[in-house]
Amino acid sequence: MMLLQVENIATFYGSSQALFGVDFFMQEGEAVALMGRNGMGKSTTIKSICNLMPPRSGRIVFGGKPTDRQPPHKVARLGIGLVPEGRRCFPNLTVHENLVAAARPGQWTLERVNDLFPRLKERHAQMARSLSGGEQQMLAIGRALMTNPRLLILDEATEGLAPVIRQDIWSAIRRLKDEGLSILVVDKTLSELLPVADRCVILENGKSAWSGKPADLTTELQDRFLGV
Ligand SMILES: Nc1ncnc2c1ncn2[C@@H]1O[C@H](COP(=O)(O)OP(=O)(O)OP(=O)(O)O)[C@@H](O)[C@H]1O
Repeated sequence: MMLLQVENIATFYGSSQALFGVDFFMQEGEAVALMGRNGMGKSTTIKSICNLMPPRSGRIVFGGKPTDRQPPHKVARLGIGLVPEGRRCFPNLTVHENLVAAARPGQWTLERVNDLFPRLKERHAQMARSLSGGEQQMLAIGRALMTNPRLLILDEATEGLAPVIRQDIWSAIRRLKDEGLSILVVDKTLSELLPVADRCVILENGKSAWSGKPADLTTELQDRFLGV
């Protein structure tokens, strides 16, 4: 079943155009890697999907419903759980308070989030601001899961984290995928990203440039679009 359709969107920051025609789709249960070099439009695409930066033209349809003219909190309520770049948790709330703040009924409960990230359970009474960067990232993911989303979006979830913490986060992402959650993920670590992805969508200069299975992403294509 179709979950998300991003149809030829153009998005601007004031008068400066960032997206010039981003076009891709996601089926329910798919993990899609949104890729491209720095500044190619990945974060802007994510902000457009959540209507934090509404596209000026084109269309986004989520779960069969166009998301235009809906404020971001309404889009979230349609079932999009965003873990934004820079993991914004409420610094002066405890881990527990952060997790329950946006909770909605469903299969994701405090118990399951604690099981996914035991470190959060150990620190449930601690203020979010006192957590390490990796723990804050786990909290941001846990908080998004507590909204019981149909689609989880991860924007650079492992950036700048210690290798051991990155491994914990990747194994959580793999577990979520195996459980059938739809995931849109932006990450620079191809060696971790590609095995998780069912499909890749590559952006270049604010446009969709290539889409296909990770196995078809040859080193030539990686050179051309990702500069690796
Ligand atoms: N707040 C902003 N105001 C103006 N232009 C912006 C703003 N944020 C991003 N842009 C521009 O929009 C374009 C796309 O940026 P975006 O952050 O979406 O790229 P990205 O692929 O996510 O990059 P990165 O991998 O570096 O995070 C870039 O040209 C960038 O300079």
